[in-house]
Amino acid sequence: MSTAPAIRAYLGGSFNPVHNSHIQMAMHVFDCLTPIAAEQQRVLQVSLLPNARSPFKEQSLDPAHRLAMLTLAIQDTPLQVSELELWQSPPVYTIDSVRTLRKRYPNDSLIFIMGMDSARSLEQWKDGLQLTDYVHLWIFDRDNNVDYSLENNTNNITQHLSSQNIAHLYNEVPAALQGQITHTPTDLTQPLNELSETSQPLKNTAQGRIYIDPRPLTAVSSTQIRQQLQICNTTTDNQPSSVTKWLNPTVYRYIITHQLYSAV
Ligand SMILES: Nc1ncnc2c1ncn2[C@@H]1O[C@H](COP(=O)(O)OP(=O)(O)OP(=O)(O)O)[C@@H](O)[C@H]1O
Ligand SMILES: O=C(O)c1ccc[n+]([C@@H]2O[C@H](COP(=O)([O-])O)[C@@H](O)[C@H]2O)c1
Repeated sequence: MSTAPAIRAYLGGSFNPVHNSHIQMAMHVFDCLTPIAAEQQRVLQVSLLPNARSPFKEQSLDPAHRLAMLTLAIQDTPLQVSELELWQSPPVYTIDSVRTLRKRYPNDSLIFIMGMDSARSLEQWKDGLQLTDYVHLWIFDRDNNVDYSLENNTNNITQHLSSQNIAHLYNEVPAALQGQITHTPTDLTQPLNELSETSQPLKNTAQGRIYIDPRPLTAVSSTQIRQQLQICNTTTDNQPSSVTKWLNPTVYRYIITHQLYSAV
């Protein structure tokens, strides 16, 4: 068994419901880190981390339903689901979770994954600027989302990715964190294993690094899916709605079977 520090990445979210962009983000991180983990003989774990309820949201769907949909969405993938936050009394704060994870895995490389809309709001999170005392951040652009259902999109996406200037994205991260931005995700796999000796025993002496990933993802949000499902319910048109292109088919079937989101 490998004794080298593991690499553990977590995509935090409400997953209400989990959609294709969530899986794309987690899978992209997994695919990027796989060769590094293999070369260094390190365990790699990429998990979806559903919150009991986001501090920014007033309500959420029953955690049991969200967990069931996540379990369906990750079948046939190497991804995992962490229930660390799911059964706590809401709101659950990310800073508390990353402290717990750092305590649990003092020597491992820990990465928290988020979209740029979340990153922009970090100053409003509880101790949001302190997250990088415990974890690295992997941030995906959200304004660059594309419609993956369009024909010939592969070439367009590749061209788009190579031609765009991503420097403007750096300014979207809170100013206090911009000095921690790195251009390579490999930096996020450096174990931060020099623990502080005195005042903050969980805290690493090194600051986490921040990687901004310009990769376009599917243009979708859970809000959009909930809205579309509600429209389907309130119209006589009972055709399978456009949401099917954003959801794993088993998740869509689960939503229909359990009549979720009909009264959102
Ligand atoms: N299409 C997307 N592109 C980039 N990041 C995304 C995308 N969808 C979700 N994320 C990110 O994934 C994380 C978890 O998202 P969350 O579960 O809140 O989904 P959401 O689609 O933003 O939901 P809602 O519309 O209910 O707010 C957040 O950090 C969010 O920024
Ligand atoms: O800790 C906070 O103060 C905080 C405030 C807003 C959001 N978050 C986390 O950010 C992730 C995405 O949240 P949301 O609101 O998009 O569902 C999820 O893991 C939340 O727990 C965390």
